[in-house]
Amino acid sequence: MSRKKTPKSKGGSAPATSALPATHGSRPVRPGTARPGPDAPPNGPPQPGRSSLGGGGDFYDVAFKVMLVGDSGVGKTCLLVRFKDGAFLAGTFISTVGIDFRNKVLDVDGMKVKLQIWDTAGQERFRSVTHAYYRDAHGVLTGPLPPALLLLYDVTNKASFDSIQAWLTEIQEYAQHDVVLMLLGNKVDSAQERVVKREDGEKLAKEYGLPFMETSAKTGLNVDLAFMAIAKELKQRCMKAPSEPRFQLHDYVKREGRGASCCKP
Ligand SMILES: Nc1nc2c(ncn2[C@@H]2O[C@H](COP(=O)(O)OP(=O)(O)OP(=O)(O)O)[C@@H](O)[C@H]2O)c(=O)[nH]1
Ligand SMILES: [Mg+2]
Repeated sequence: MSRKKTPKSKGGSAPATSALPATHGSRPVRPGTARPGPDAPPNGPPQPGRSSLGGGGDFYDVAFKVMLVGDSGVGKTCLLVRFKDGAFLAGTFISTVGIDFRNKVLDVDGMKVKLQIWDTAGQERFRSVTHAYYRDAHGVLTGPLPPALLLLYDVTNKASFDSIQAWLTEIQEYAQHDVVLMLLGNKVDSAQERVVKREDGEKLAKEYGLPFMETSAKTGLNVDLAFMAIAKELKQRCMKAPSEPRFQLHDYVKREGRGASCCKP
């Protein structure tokens, strides 16, 4: 796996992963970082008034990890860049090598929640790297909660949908049994090329008891919502007061999610 110095993950500029593309075979690849570096927050309870070590004034109360997984090309990196920078990485597909991460602080019900989002490589040859991160095997980010998972397929690629079952088996094997997990069908802006119906995604999600949404990294449809839903669930799991009603992740994404037919994110 290649390593490179990752630019500060907080800026609004080009994504860390877009610089210095290397070449593996005929497909360009996007080098990832193998370790979180000094910007990595611990998962854990609130640390009021704490600022991120990356500098620049990103204050947060609590930090969580989220991992993006799914076949190569489903749009994991684009989803992250859309969420972090509000931009779409059009043009040449640059496949991620190894793993990379970026941070974003969200306001969740009056609390600053920092998400450290790990962008994994979908290519099979990097799978062992991903396995190690499901349980934070590197031990860099110790805390009460394992990384939450956003599992993506591409609605224009049936094979990526068919892989979901294998991904779930892998998650079962390597991740914590009560991991926060959401299924996302990405690229719904490509209506002409769609081969996986929304109902198929819903059916699969229901079968496995997963919250489900369709997204588009290109238009931004449901992207912020997916991360917000995960942040709310993690926050609740970490610090819910006994008197507080339980956050209903399934209901939240069903209620707030927007349909692909709508042209605005
Ligand atoms: N139309 C459309 N294209 C997308 C969308 N998301 C990603 N793409 C395109 O799909 C290709 C793959 O996107 P990536 O985000 O690099 O895919 P990835 O899942 O990170 O792939 P790996 O790094 O190899 O695991 C790129 O050419 C993107 O421009 C989307 O929502 N809509
Ligand atoms: Mg990628």
